[in-house]
Amino acid sequence: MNKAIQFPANFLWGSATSAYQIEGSPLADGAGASIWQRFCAVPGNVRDGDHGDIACDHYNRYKEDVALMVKLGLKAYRFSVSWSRILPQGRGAVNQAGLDFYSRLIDELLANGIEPMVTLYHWDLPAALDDRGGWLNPDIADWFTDYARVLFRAFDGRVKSWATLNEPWVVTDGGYLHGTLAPGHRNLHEAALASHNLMRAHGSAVKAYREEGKYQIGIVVNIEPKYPASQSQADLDATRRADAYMNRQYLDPIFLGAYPPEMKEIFGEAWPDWPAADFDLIGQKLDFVGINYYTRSVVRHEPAHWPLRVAPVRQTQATYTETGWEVFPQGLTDTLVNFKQRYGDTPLYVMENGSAFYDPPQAEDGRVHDPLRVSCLRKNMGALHAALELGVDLRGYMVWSLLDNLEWSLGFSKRFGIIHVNFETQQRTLKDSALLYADIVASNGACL
Ligand SMILES: OC[C@@H]1[C@@H](O)[C@H](O)[C@@H](O)c2[nH]c(CCc3ccccc3)c[n+]21
Repeated sequence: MNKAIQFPANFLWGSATSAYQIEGSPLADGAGASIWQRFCAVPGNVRDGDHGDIACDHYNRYKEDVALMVKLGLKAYRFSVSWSRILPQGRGAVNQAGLDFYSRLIDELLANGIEPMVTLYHWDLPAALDDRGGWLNPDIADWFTDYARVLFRAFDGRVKSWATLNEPWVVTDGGYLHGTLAPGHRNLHEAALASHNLMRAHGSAVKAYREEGKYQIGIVVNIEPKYPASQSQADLDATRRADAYMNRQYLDPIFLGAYPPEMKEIFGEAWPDWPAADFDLIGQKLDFVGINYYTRSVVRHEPAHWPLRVAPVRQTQATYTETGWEVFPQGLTDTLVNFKQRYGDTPLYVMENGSAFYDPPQAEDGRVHDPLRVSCLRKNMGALHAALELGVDLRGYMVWSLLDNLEWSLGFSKRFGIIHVNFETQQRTLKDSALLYADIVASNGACL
């Protein structure tokens, strides 16, 4: 019998979503368009022509969704604010109706004892700013900071946990290098510039928070630990490049004052010597770091794969999710311990962790049975606890996601929710994974 798992007394159990993936009503009440509306409107960009015009209709159903969080006993809810609801042109005039929506949501959460955790940017850049170059325009650090100040002044105090960016790696790799995500660019030079401007914007907003805010601010990064397919020097070098590109690229400049040396190796002349002053800005002290963990990758050297020269090696004995990610809970423990070893004891939250599996529609008993997601959740709880036992200062866990939602360019084809959404009727149904998560929260892990 395994020793009963106990998490720290005030461990923060919650769930996570993002604006464009769940809200719908993207242009309601004066909101401006985002790059994701534009991207979805271009045939071929999103599977089945799916888009966020309705999604989970959370903009209208947020009270029902908060009631579901209460039903599950959640202590926190991580969500993002749509920049173009607040500033329809991305800068300048504030849209009070946009602020009012998030004010209502925040008050509904607080009235139900749920801590709001706000992400300022989760990929839905105002289209009007993209028209001015978006993340390629160095002015975006100021645009982002002005937007952040509007939110800090409106909500700080009711909101006590802020994250500047969600996953700058994905914004850069998907939006500017491979073109798989909005704004759909494929340019190595642009990828380097966008990535650096994202980090400048992050630092500038944190600096502003120190003038405006009284609580906590951090960043959320996706970490995918890399393991060499063999001990050959070529594979070891490939692993180092992959880890630098996807993981260390974003945390090194914050905590160590410089990008990994591998960036030049990967980007070549597309990676300039950035101005030293930028690192003073990027290196603002953080109150926490959010880690999004889904999977690991085992990598080998592959000269043909530009620009990283790395290829993933499928693990024959492993379970893979519908998004092609290996179920590897040990990678969650390794990720959290590796952070502590490399960057020290900044408090951590797992801000996203979850899995997409095919969920059969409602069974005769009216339930949605998702045994594979239940199994993943259990294993990941064990991985969290192992990291705590190894001394990681882990403060909380947000399951991705509260609801089935728009999985970006994969449309509605991939379901990550612990709550099933029927997108025809908008009916919500708790999956077995939601019932398990409710037990985990209620028992603080003792039920595992
Ligand atoms: O794919 C599931 C979720 C998305 O729905 C979230 O919006 C996003 O924050 C998020 N990040 C990751 C891991 C990073 C990643 C994203 C997309 C593709 C490959 C890796 C997984 N997820």
